[in-house]
Amino acid sequence: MRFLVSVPASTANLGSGFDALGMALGLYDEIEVATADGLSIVVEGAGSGEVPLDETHLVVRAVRAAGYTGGLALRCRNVIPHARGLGSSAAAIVAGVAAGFTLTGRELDTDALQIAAEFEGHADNAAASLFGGVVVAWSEGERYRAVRMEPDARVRPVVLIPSQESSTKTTRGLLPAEVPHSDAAHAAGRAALAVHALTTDPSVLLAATEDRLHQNYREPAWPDTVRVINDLRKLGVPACVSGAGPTVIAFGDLPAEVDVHGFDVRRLDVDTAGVRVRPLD
Ligand SMILES: Nc1ncnc2c1ncn2[C@@H]1O[C@H](COP(=O)(O)OP(=O)(O)O)[C@@H](O)[C@H]1O
Ligand SMILES: N[C@@H](CCOP(=O)(O)O)C(=O)O
Repeated sequence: MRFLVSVPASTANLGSGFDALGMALGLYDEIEVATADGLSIVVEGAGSGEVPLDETHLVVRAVRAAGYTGGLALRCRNVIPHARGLGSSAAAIVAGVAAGFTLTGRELDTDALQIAAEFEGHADNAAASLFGGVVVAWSEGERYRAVRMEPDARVRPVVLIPSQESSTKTTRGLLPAEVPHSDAAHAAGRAALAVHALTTDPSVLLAATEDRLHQNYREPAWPDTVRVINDLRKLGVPACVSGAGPTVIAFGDLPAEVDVHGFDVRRLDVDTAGVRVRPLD
């Protein structure tokens, strides 16, 4: 059996929708999967020479979590940069779960989200990579859930990716155990508004992407990211940190006067399909 898994990157939080709001982006890792004797892994692109090439490889761990125990040959063509806040780990996990389901003859169902989200402890990126579009993810007890919404066609994301890496685990460690009630109330309103902005009325994205819940606490890990976000926002451009950073996600056109030196600026589509599996002969 041989097939190709194509999985989109994602941006999580989108301001104050911390651990809840996500959106899939048109930047794709591709993994060629074949049944084989033993385990072989080839990695091209992001993470080549860095990620393990054995059972501890994230894609393989997700394939195993999805129930496939047999031999495997993987060729990973990684385009999503690692540790930049574009959901590379969730994409790898979703690709592995999709491969595992395919190898065991299962349709992708709600268990796929559960298995994928358990790896990270939150489902925002995983739901976006799995379903595409805009997602709201949450948990009920131990069960992860998500709803998918259609993005408004006028949502035009642009990502500014610095060369510096930042681990999600590390910057989650910078967050306080508690926040003031006023900031929590602000976050609730802005996160709700962000759903409306992304699906119905992008003209309110500037207010919708304003954040008091996590960006300032994480600023010591990526001061240049916060500087660019503030410069863009002062000029009326909606901008916030993508996921746990350090990538900036902005919307619309970028004014020439903002200094984006050191950032790789890329305009991306919103992906609306989510993970895809295609048979190879
Ligand atoms: N395609 C992949 N294959 C194997 N491991 C991966 C892959 N993508 C990400 N990872 C692992 O996840 C780490 C990045 O995860 P994380 O800090 O959550 O950042 P990101 O925002 O990119 O998801 C990488 O350093 C690597 O260990
Ligand atoms: N809600 C999470 C999102 C992490 O996204 P990533 O792409 O940086 O892994 C968080 O903010 O920690």
